[in-house]
Amino acid sequence: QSHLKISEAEDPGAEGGTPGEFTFSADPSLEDIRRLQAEFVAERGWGRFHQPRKLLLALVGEVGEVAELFQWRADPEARAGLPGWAPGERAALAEELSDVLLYLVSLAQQCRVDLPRAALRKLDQNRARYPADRAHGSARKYTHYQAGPTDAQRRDGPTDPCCPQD
Ligand SMILES: Nc1ccn([C@H]2C[C@H](O)[C@@H](COP(=O)(O)OP(=O)(O)OP(=O)(O)O)O2)c(=O)n1
Repeated sequence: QSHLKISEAEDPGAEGGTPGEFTFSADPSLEDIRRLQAEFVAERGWGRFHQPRKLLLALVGEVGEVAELFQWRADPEARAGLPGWAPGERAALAEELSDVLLYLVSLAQQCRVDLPRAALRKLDQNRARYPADRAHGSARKYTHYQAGPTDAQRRDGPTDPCCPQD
């Protein structure tokens, strides 16, 4: 089982399996990737090209390249594990997703966003916004799960006349 996970992580062409079975490798960390990418950029004197807005454009361009791999396929609703994808297609996807990650990490660095911590904080926020017991099996927006009006609000009506409660 663990051998399967390692070979999947190392070989972008390997079968993906079901989501529950798949894990990333424990390393490198996001900080390792940030540092290696920063070294790659510095060694080439490319820092002058990596202003936040240019990195954002590069990131969006690479997201477009990921989309290209999915568009017009006969199986547009590709299932987890991407059954039916050839090894070369899987390898291309791994490359494009990596481009997205590298530009995202560069952008976060240039914007001084500590991305791993920010992502954990965002997960906390998501948990609070989407209580598992209420959001289970539902795709509705978090505003749907927010607490309803208090008794006082129900009695007195909305405090801001411009924004009636629904
Ligand atoms: N100024 C640059 C140029 C490239 N890269 C790095 C980040 C990406 O991982 C990759 C992007 O390289 P390309 O622009 O050559 O794009 P692709 O790798 O997607 O090649 P192609 O457009 O042929 O698919 O190289 C970078 O950090 N900064």
